[in-house]
Amino acid sequence: MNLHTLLQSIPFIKMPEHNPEVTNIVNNHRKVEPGSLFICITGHVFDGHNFAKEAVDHGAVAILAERKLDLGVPVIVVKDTTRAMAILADAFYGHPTQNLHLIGITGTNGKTTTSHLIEAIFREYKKVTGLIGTIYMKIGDRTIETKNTTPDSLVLQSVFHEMVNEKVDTAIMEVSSHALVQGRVNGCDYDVAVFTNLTQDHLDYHHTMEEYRLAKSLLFSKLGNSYHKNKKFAVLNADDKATKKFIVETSAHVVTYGIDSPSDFMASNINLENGGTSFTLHTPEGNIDITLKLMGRFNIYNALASIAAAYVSNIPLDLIVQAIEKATGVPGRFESVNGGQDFSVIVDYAHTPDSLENVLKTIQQFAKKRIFAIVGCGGDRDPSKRPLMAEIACKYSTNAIFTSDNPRSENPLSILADMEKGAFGNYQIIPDRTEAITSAVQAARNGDIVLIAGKGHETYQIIGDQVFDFDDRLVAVKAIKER
Ligand SMILES: CC(=O)N[C@H]1[C@@H](OP(=O)(O)OP(=O)(O)OC[C@H]2O[C@@H](n3ccc(=O)[nH]c3=O)[C@H](O)[C@@H]2O)O[C@H](CO)[C@@H](O)[C@@H]1O[C@H](C)C(=O)N[C@@H](C)C(=O)N[C@H](CCC(=O)O)C(=O)O
Ligand SMILES: Nc1ncnc2c1ncn2[C@@H]1O[C@H](COP(=O)(O)OP(=O)(O)OP(=O)(O)O)[C@@H](O)[C@H]1O
Ligand SMILES: N[C@H](CCC[C@H](N)C(=O)O)C(=O)O
Ligand SMILES: [Mg+2]
Repeated sequence: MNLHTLLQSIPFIKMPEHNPEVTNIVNNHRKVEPGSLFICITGHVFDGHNFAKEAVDHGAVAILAERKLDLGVPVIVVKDTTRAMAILADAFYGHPTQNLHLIGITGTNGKTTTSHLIEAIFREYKKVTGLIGTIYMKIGDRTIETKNTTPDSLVLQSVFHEMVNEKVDTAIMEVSSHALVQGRVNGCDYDVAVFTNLTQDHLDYHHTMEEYRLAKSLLFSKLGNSYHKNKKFAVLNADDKATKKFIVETSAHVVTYGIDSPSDFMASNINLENGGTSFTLHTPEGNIDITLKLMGRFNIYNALASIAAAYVSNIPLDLIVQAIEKATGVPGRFESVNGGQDFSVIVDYAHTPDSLENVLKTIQQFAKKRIFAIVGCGGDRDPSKRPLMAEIACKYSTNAIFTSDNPRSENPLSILADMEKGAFGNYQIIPDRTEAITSAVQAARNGDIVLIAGKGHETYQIIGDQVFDFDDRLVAVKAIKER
């Protein structure tokens, strides 16, 4: 696509004299190739304008910037390059989301789990699916590595473009609050927007719970304001108090789910068993008894959200039920680790107060003996959740062990000191994560449960700016074998 055609998508722009062919768009100078349009982003850490010269040296044929630069190639100046990037990415890749049934999921906890459940339902319906989220991006069965839960607009639109080329009809994606605020999803034409829940996290970034809620609300307020063509649906959790505000903020059709509050998709007669969960599902078409392979009351919410999202997407209810009953767990979420031991070891991605409480309460329901809870908190992330998570670990376990998660640029001991402010009773501090896991595995006896929380599917640990190989599941198995 030539530069002038590409720039037509941005109103009132001053067209440069030269009109080179643009072969790709990048915002990292390391990805520049001959023919690239390089977009200078003023970021949280770096100023992309500082890499513009290097970009030209590597073959960039044009620059999009927030200030004038003299580089010998066309430099187009706009007020906000991040905003312009989403518009250009959508145009460059041919508005791919208009050719996809797009489902976005937002909320503090349960996005990855819910996205996998929705994927499982659509696959049962013989649809070709795409998935974008914390663990990976997927096109059909092919997985692609990802850095962020919701990638930037350039990566997103290029992946959607690949999805369209590979005949994907439904794309399911996690939409983080950071992505909504940073406009990473501008240009995404959602058909269904799902809300899981809103509890404390990310206050380092959003500052207050109301600001955090407003970030989440953008998924619903941007759902579109026309009833003319395709129907748009907001699928909302009736048991969460944010839902009342989201209903006001969206003009889409609203469908609710819940356990306690009257809703369109409701669960009653809940039976939480070890190894599964059963409940009666109330739907607009009548009641159905359901048995899930997933454990815990919180997974009923994830299942209800998925059922509702599939239902408004016109998938027959009997098929939805068939798929949801078959669905197994997601990597790193309540994942059992088996090294032949006579006690349970569970790896879970709980890294917020609410998720930790949920997972520990679920474990308490089945625990016959002691519960070891290995818990840490990430560095460079909301410090106010640290004492809360420690308090929850002490409250719902018999043996709390505080350790490091991803310390990042922070001193692990100061993170642990923050946690200790909420701790009480019988707890230990073992900063080295391998030692913490090994110590719990060595102390555990027949019938005990060891929960290793916080890192789930992660296969690394970030200490300083170094990334080390680290997988809770492998460390636990090794410790079990060495017992
Ligand atoms: C604080 C934050 O959200 N940062 C995100 C933001 O980065 P940024 O725009 O500030 O980038 P920057 O690193 O300052 O660089 C500025 C520009 O210089 C360019 N650059 C930089 C260095 C260089 O050598 N050359 C170069 O060209 C960069 O490519 C960029 O264009 O935009 C980037 C692209 O979208 C993100 O990858 C990055 O996420 C960072 C890595 C991050 O850790 N974010 C977390 C907080 C996050 O977003 N998490 C949510 C999930 C949260 C949840 O719900 O649990 C997520 O969606 O992942
Ligand atoms: N609906 C839910 N409500 C509360 N807690 C949940 C729910 N679903 C899952 N959890 C807990 O939260 C953890 C993370 O779940 P999941 O990965 O599905 O959430 P997420 O929203 O994708 O998280 P992230 O924002 O880090 O990507 C799980 O390991 C479990 O402990
Ligand atoms: N998406 C979350 C993941 C947290 C995972 C936890 N292991 C940590 O590093 O804090 C975040 O960026 O806050
Ligand atoms: Mg996730």
